[in-house]
Amino acid sequence: MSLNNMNDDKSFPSHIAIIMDGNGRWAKQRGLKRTAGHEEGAKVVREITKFCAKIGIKYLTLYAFSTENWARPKLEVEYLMRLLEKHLKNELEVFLENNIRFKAIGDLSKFSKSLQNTIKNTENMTSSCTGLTQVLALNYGSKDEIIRAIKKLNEQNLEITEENLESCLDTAGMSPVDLLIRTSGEVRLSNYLLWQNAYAEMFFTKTYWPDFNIEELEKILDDYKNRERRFGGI
Ligand SMILES: CC(C)=CCC/C(C)=C/CC/C(C)=C/COP(=O)(O)OP(=O)(O)O
Ligand SMILES: C=C(C)CCOP(=O)(O)OP(=O)(O)O
Ligand SMILES: [Mg+2]
Repeated sequence: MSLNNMNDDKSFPSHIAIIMDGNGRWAKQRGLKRTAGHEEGAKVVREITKFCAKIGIKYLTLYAFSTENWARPKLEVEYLMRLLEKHLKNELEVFLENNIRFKAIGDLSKFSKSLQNTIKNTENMTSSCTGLTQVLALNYGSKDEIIRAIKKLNEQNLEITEENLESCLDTAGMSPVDLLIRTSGEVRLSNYLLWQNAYAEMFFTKTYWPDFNIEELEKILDDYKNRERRFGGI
């Protein structure tokens, strides 16, 4: 893979989105608690993020907690919240070393003040980084995002156009998803970036997220190169 001019290269995605699924099953397979799968998954987040930064990807949007995930047992939700906060604090150094900007999407108001502050602080501290933007989807649901965007349109008395709606989405200013990857064998979107994935190329792998690695991502990027994106044309 050449590192030159990747951002202008149509055979190379600018925006990769990943549904990081299968942590629980990975752990169960090993006789471990589900939370051990999340812990291992966080390590893969770091590895994949650094690789995407290195090869010149612009946006890496990772599904870390959905609006539906509150339905999980309280202990698992609490564990995930603690892991997120710990992870963000640990990652700050990695972000700064690798020129990575951090951004969160989703309705953050449902999180503890402490987690909200950590998220804001990480966004602020990395705001002048110009390489990859790592976007974490936190308490994110596409339906919720679209409803919040429509409310903003209304409040600002804006005409309902694609451009105006996009400017009110959490992903305002970002390019649409070029490549969507879901791990764990499930073949569904689970309320993830429904608008932004309108013309994404999709790739589903049976690998559980904690087993996902750079080699597999490289194979997916090779497959992406051979996709013919027509966007409705011929
Ligand atoms: C950024 C960060 C610190 C991330 C933490 C680790 C991580 C990858 C969290 C995603 C949480 C989640 C609901 C994963 C899906 O696996 P699942 O629990 O649905 O697994 P299953 O489908 O096998 O049950
Ligand atoms: C990866 C995240 C954060 C959400 C999607 O995975 P889920 O495991 O919650 O999705 P479903 O199988 O319930 O559709
Ligand atoms: Mg799952």
